[in-house]
Amino acid sequence: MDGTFPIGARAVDSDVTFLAIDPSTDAKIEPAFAVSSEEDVAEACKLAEAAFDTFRETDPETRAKFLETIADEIEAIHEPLVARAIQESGLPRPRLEGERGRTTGQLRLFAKHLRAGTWASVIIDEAQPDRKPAPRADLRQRRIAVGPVAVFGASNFPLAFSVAGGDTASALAAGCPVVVKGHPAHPGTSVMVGKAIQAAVAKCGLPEGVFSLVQGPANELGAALVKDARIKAVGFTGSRGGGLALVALAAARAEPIPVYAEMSSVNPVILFPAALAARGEALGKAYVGSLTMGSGQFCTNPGIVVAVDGPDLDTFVEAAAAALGEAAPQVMLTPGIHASYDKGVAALAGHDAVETLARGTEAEGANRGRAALFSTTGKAFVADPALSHEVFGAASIIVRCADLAEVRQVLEQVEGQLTITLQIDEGDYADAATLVPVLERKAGRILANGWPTGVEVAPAMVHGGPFPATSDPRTTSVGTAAIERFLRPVCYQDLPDALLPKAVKHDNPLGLPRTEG
Ligand SMILES: NC(=O)C1=CN([C@@H]2O[C@H](COP(=O)(O)OP(=O)(O)OC[C@H]3O[C@@H](n4cnc5c(N)ncnc54)[C@H](O)[C@@H]3O)[C@@H](O)[C@H]2O)C=CC1
Ligand SMILES: O=C(O)CCC(=O)C(=O)O
Repeated sequence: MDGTFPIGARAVDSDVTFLAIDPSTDAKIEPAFAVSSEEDVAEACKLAEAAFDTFRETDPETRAKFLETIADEIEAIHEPLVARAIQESGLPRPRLEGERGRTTGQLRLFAKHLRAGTWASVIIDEAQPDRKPAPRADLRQRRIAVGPVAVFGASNFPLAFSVAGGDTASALAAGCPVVVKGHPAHPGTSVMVGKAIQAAVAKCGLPEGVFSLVQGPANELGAALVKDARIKAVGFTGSRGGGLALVALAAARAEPIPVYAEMSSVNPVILFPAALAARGEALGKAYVGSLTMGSGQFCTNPGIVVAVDGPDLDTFVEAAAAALGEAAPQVMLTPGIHASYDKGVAALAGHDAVETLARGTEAEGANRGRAALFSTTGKAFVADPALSHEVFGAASIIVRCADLAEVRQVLEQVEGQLTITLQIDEGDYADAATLVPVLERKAGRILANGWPTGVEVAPAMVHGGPFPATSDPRTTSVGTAAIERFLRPVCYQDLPDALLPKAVKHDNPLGLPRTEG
């Protein structure tokens, strides 16, 4: 691997470089990677703009084959890619093997979606020349790509939410050229995937500006990308502060643009009485499994458990505390993420109204995250909004409520969420039904008798939700519906067939499904 990064068809080098850090040892890892300059950002955006009109009008089949070629190119480097991602993220091999599969599976799912054609949302309202009192014009609607998209790779999914992750796959599927700002924690992984996409662009004979990658440790680089007038939308997964900074930058542009930022979520789990009575112990163990997976570094991590207090909740708490007490510390993604986790845990541990129930085992070594389990009362939780803020990592708080009304108060208190989980048995359905309207207001996904971590990549998935889970609750960043973020409708009124794009021509040459008005 060399230290260059792909801008269009070129491999760009620089005298200014940075190194990745192996979080398991804090050691720097070779090779040094070129730091992108603001000129590189401008060049990537210029090429993206130049590619836009050609790329967005490629047939769906061409883009489907392109996405499949990217998947093939990534599969071809599977072993070195996974090895590098392990070094740069500290995540274990099975997790990264799975994530590689999810990444290529996602690209292929978008290829299938492109071929199905529903994404173009073609609506034809035929002319009604004889309509009284006035004739109706011929109206034809389709959706086109919004323009070049900036994508910010996430630290916690170096493959599936990074350079060729969901945001890139959905933007390319829509016909938008993409400029990725790689996450500085995994530059080698980013460059390998970036070059795989670059190779796919060349193999498919597409304009070079369809894809570029810029990277470096400074936030200013990402800011320059968002401020570039040629960028028309932004996809981001990361911290609340980072997401909000990008939203502010995008809103302050001469031409404001949408930012689809997935930020922070504590994913409440509600334990209902019948479920608790039937399987409190098993639930306690399963909860700790979901909480500690990947050192808790999931935005879907169950950070809050809410239940009515009583002996059945005690059973759950005892089982959870015992399981968590045996949880081995795991390497966290970066020294910064580890430090911020320790700070968040210390703040909870030092809170007057919070009891520390258990900590995971201690271990030697850099950046090890020690799991933490806390409890508080419904009253204390409602009194202090800070208790409902995300601590990114394997920390969670159990909220003991006096009754169902207090459970409702707690849920009303929490901010917008990616997920809310119900542990319910049949005897709980009546109580749960009264809460459903609250849950719908609060979350993008409501699930029963499962755990929120591990998002299925599927057409019906919603990985989104009200602020601060995301900056725009109308969409999803996972699943085929994610393409909608990067499309906009255009209506063609009375245009002669010769001028109409293929998607809405009278004889429907692309065979796209149509709604007739
Ligand atoms: N909820 C979630 O899904 C996730 C939350 N996090 C949270 O984020 C914290 C830091 O982790 P990171 O992954 O590094 O997230 P981050 O938000 O600090 O950085 C993500 C990306 O955004 C860029 N960025 C951040 N602030 C910016 C600004 N003001 N202007 C321009 N670009 C900016 C960074 O350079 C990086 O490329 C974690 O401790 C955790 O609290 C991290 C990953 C996922
Ligand atoms: O749980 C998952 O599979 C996805 C989580 C996620 O989107 C994130 O942590 O950023």
